Amino acid sequence: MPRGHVLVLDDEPSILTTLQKALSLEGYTVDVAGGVRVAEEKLAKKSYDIALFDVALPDGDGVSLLEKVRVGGSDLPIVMMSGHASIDAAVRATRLGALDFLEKPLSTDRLLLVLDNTLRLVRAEAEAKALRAQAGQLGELIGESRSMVALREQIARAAKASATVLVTGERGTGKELVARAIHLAGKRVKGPLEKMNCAAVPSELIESEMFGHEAGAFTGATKQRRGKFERASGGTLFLDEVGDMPMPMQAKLLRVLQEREIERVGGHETIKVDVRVVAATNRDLEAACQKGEFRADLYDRLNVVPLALPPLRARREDVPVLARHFLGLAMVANDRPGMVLTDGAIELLTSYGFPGNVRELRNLIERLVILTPDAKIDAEDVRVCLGSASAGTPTGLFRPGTPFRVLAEEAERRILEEALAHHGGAMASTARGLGLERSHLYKKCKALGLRGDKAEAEDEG
Ligand SMILES: Nc1ncnc2c1ncn2[C@@H]1O[C@H](COP(=O)(O)OP(=O)(O)OP(=O)(O)O)[C@@H](O)[C@H]1O
Repeated sequence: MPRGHVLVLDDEPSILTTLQKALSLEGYTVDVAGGVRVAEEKLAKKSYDIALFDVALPDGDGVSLLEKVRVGGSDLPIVMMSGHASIDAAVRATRLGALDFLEKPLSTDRLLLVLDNTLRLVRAEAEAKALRAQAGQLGELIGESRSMVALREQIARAAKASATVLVTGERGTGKELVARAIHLAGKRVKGPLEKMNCAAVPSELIESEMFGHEAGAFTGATKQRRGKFERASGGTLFLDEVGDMPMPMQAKLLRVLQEREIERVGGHETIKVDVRVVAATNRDLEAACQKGEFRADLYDRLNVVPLALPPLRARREDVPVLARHFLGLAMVANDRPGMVLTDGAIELLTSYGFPGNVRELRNLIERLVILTPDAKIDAEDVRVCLGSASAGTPTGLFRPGTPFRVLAEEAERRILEEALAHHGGAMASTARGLGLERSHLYKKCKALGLRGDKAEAEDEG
């Protein structure tokens, strides 16, 4: 692995040659530019880890280029070097966020030290930022039901290996939390955790998002860009909503999982990637395979370690502990200490179906903390909040970027599940209740991977 990509801008060929040699020997990949224009072209095409700018150049000056880079929104680490820089230039460069100002003639040892320290600092900051973001979202996987206890054990076991994991469960059951837990509990914790939502990326961009692209690979690809697989190298790639990945991409994903190497779009170089994949979906992938909407060979590749998250209504005993956990978080976030949920409130929450699962419970508690005037949240407050939630316009079904087909299927599944539960699983009365032909209901249930428990008994009768 190269230590970093460096761009050196200087108009003296002897300096460029010396620096290129010295830095390459230390493991850096070095590009050189003899003037501002060439440097700008290189910066536009490639991503660098650090740049060295001379101040006085024949076609401009390094400090103005530094300013241009900053105005363009880039926080590329830049070190200035100069033989006869004015104090003014040094002050301006420092204000613009130059990391150091080196006097010429350069001491190679000092330069290497500055580069090494700078890259170390930048990487440590990026890592700390990523960890902070992860920790903020991580929380803990709360729940003492048998299924949650078993799940935590499975996660601990899965985290030790590097095999691909497929997390399944309805929306809001905690699939992303599980993916994070696997990453954080495993040996890849020091590596990155990258997430990609396969349903949210337009199908024409999904390949470049996964594998990256070279400059000029397609209209709009002005700069080389690394894809999710490359960025996740050494760490974990979380492929959310993998069941909604378009067919042509499924073939490409399968190949990467088999070969463990990628090619950027528009590129010819084969790049090895060392990535652990954790995929998640709320679709019944077996049913999707049968319908020809998902490749069975990819399903087998992903499903090496399957982790199934039960819906919250199937582990109601977790509701009180989750509710109290979210209450604690919401009190801190909304600066409302001392709030409590009465026994009646907990009882009502536990009996509710939560079609939106843990996410719905979390949002409901947050609303209760904001809207309840007293410190005590009782059953009536919960009832009012549940009522207003279902009467309000947002259904919780819409998710930006998710195709209509996927959302409509989810809505149908929820309606049928609730209707079947209401009619005790009996297909005939469910069909009657919904005003559907029984055969139509059968077909729908089969397509959505649902089963009415009393179907056979009723059919026979
Ligand atoms: N067991 C749990 N303990 C604590 N918090 C949880 C638990 N399960 C889910 N949550 C919280 O519920 C919310 C939804 O979880 P998450 O985003 O992981 O669900 P998901 O299954 O990935 O949803 P989707 O399918 O809609 O992407 C998050 O805020 C998460 O922190």
